[in-house]
Amino acid sequence: MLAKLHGYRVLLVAAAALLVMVDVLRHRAHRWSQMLESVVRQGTGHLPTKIVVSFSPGWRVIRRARITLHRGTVIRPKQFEELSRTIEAAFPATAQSETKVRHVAHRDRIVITRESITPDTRSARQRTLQSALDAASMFTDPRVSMNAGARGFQLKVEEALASLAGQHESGRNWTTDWYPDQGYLVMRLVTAMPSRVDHPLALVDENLRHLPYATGAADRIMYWDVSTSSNKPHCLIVGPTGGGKTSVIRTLLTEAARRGVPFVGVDPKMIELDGLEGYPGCGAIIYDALRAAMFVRALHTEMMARNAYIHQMKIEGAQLPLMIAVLDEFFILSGKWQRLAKTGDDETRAQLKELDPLGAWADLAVLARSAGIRLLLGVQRPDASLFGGASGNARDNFGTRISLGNLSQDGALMMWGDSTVGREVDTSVKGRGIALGDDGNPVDAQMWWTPNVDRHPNKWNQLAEREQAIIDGLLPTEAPQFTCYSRELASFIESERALATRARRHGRAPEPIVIGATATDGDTSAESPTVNGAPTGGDDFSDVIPASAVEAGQTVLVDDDHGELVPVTVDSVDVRCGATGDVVETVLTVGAGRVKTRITFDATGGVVLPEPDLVAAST
Ligand SMILES: Nc1ncnc2c1ncn2[C@@H]1O[C@H](COP(=O)(O)OP(=O)(O)OP(=O)(O)O)[C@@H](O)[C@H]1O
Repeated sequence: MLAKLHGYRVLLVAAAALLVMVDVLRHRAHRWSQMLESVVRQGTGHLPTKIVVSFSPGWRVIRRARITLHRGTVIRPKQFEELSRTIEAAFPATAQSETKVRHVAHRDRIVITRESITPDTRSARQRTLQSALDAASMFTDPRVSMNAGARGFQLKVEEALASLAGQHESGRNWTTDWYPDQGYLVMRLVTAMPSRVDHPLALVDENLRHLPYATGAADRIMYWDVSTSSNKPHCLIVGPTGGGKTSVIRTLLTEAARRGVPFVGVDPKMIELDGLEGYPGCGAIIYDALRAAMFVRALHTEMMARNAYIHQMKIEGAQLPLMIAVLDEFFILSGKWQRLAKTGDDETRAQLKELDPLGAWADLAVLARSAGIRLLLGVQRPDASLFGGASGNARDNFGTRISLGNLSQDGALMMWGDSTVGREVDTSVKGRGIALGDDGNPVDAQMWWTPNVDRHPNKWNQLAEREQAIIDGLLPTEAPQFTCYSRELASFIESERALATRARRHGRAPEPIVIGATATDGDTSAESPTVNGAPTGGDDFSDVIPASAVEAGQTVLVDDDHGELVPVTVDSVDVRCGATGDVVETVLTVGAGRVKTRITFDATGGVVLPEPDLVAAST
């Protein structure tokens, strides 16, 4: 018998060892369940009804245990927190695993599990963002807080997130897209906005109805859609002097020319668009205010003729060739019209009354689109009274909007419907501004640089070779044709061209007069363009602002008894508003000492501002 058992000795030893082992583990499980019982009792004041430490319990740490409590046992959060902390401390975490304690209240159970730790592969940046978001109470319900967010709030959040995320190694910038409906936002890296973009020679947009003019972040190209289907057919550019407005206009017009779209320009300052005279596709550039009024009226007639043509021929407006009419420095122009209507000779006044350029312009802004006429309006600042007043709801029709430099709060609201957009543009970067994306949202953009295309040696020789190459490269191989549907516009353009040719032949600029050396130096007769820098007969003013925007102490130009503009200091401003808050009338009190004059302006009345050097001289 013994010999038989001896034969199985290896097996028996193994079985004995196994039994010992099982017993040790059972002992361990028993000890742990005792330990858990006392911990639960001490921590919660309740005695568990049953504790099951699952087999095998683990060698040094528990694998799984279930503690059943009496029905309806209540454990307060604080008690549970302490309890789980004690259990977790008894079975400390290793690099691979950790102990988790859960209270399954509806089943009166506490469940302990040992879980392997999934390695945290998130970057330091992700962890920083996560912990910032965890700490931020505003995102506890993203849908509510994101929807509540006005653009200003969103910008603040974007700024904070971008600064938490820090500079990215690639040199690209963070941008944030909001999806309030889904309750999340996406942070993306985009190519930083360039600080200068030379007008590219290649057609960056093959669509002949898209006139590109700027590059936004992520190499996004901004364009003015001049197609008839576009709901943003007319373009408004706002920019202070020196802000780069003229360059944007040159970009758009050279792009128009290379796409076969001709244009006519009005430039009351005589220095902005003059270089485009004679450029392929340029019908004319008009400088004189009265001629500009004739042009706007002729354009109105052209619009009517085009509409009649569309009607008779039973064609679509899109089938007519496009043309662009540019009115740069619109407020200066309308200021000149207002002055002429007041101080011009009888014939001029009668002519202006009949031409009614502001009325014609208001009609054009609303109706020109379907006739294939596109308007490009340049102003130094957006202004409600001029846009909403005599020229109708012009602004709403200028769906494509561009702003350069910084806007005032009111200006931002008028341009972008948001008082925070366009307020912090980096003005140290030339050509930096806000442009409208094709999705209708305003974005930061770098306007392309298009040098003056003037071939006159005085201009041309000042350009760098690179700039000359841009102009050469942009020149269309074929000049766009100018098609007029009205005799009025055709003959106006012909006469304007004839005038320009004559002016070029005879020269129109008087020689400058140097003042300040000796009294006999130079001629100071009535033809002098300036006297001590002050404008005389020529309307050399720098800007026109609505009378309601004038501030006390400001120097403005007013007509004296002889129809000449003289600088005066405004003493007080009295703006009267109607029930809707619109300006009805403005009274300016001007003059020094006891002799004061009150000048009344109607809702759209503009005040002429002197050139900056004159302001300095008069203060
Ligand atoms: N997009 C641009 N990129 C680089 N430089 C620019 C850009 N736009 C303008 N500049 C620089 O700023 C100067 C002024 O530009 P520009 O003449 O177009 O201003 P403006 O707004 O038309 O001023 P004003 O209304 O008085 O004519 C230019 O001579 C040029 O050096």
